[in-house]
Amino acid sequence: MIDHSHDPALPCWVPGATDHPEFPIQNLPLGVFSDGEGDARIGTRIGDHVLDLRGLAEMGLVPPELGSLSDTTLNSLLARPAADRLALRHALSALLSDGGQAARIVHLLHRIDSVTMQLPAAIGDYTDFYAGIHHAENIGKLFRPDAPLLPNYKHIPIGYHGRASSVTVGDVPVRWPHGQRAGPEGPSFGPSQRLDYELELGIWVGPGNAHGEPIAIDAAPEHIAGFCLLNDWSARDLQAWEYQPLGPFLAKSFHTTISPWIITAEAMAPFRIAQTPRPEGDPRPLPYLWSDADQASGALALNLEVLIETAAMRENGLAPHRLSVGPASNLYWTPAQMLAHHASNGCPLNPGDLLGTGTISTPTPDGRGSLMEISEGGKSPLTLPNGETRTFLQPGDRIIMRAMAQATGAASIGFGECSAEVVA
Ligand SMILES: O=C(O)/C=C/C(=O)CC(=O)CC(=O)O
Ligand SMILES: [Ca+2]
Ligand SMILES: [Mg+2]
Repeated sequence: MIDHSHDPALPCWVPGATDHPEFPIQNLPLGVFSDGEGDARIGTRIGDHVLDLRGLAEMGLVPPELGSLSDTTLNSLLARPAADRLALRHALSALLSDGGQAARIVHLLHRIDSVTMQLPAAIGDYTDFYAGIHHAENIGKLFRPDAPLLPNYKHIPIGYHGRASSVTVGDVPVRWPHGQRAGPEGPSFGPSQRLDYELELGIWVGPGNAHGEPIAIDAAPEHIAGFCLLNDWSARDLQAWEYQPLGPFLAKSFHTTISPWIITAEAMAPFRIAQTPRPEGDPRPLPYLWSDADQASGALALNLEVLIETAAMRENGLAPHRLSVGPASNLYWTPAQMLAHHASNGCPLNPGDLLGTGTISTPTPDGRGSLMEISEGGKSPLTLPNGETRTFLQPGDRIIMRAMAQATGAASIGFGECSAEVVA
């Protein structure tokens, strides 16, 4: 069967969807929405609308084995093989491109501004990696000037277990964390004085593995259902004091914001690129982390952007200011390497688990993925266009992350915003 779902010329009858900058018919992400009536429903985003997939399933318009479309989370759909998600994509693509279907299903479209997006899945476990090598070098210099990149970094995808309970979507305000930090007179407890964000990609786990059964690197793509944006809010003063020897703990577990849509692995197919070659002299990873196929097409052609909108900018009607821009190809490890490593000891990964890639920074100053890097540990304040300055975040600051997938010959698709405001 020829896959037309990526054809850049594919028409769509939904008003405003053709040439939509982020959600044209070639995207078809998965999410969960509520419209204030009844319980949450699974939907796809098309242009500035959400299409109710439960409604479609009830009308018998999607493959019957995808009965999980009536659930209030995507967990059971994520548990299904990638071929089932592809079948759903093809069904949606056919329905939304055939103008003859419009009258039948137009009542299942909701304007995006009339619904509230919810967490796409019940997240059982959330793990955060550290695969952005330029971030690891920049932040390592600030935390450990004598040993920025530890000797394990190029052999093992470093990660830590995060907290699934504090992951939110949408505009849930981030309440200012309190905690313990070091000081000249000894430790003290109070509001963080170095609140920061981290630009990351989220990886949504698909079927996963049984307890005790690792996932081989070449099987990893079957278990990666899709991607989102992830902001790992971080209290740097708490982190610097607490992180040794077991890694980040309360400095990051207070809140993590993600973008609401799962951009499926199938939608990302045209945007797979070769992994950036390892610099000459870097060690070749152990065989369980190495696959020629993964090196050839396991990375993502994604351009990432972070913006800030302060309370003063909002009051004066000023547009958000761009803090950084750069490609996701600055990840030292691919999503498949992270997933295969995570399961290599037999630890079960479950449908709807979330992996963070780690902060993605460019080697150049224009693409630093956190304020800790931009302000060089608080030493070089950033001046915003309205004259305000920042080293770390202030109450009322909103951080907005965006991602665009681009490739020649393909219609570009976006991830939608990962956006939230920090409040005192
Ligand atoms: O100790 C360090 O080098 C820094 C660790 C982190 O900030 C952990 C983290 O969240 C990693 C990341 O996002 O890249
Ligand atoms: Ca992080
Ligand atoms: Mg966090």
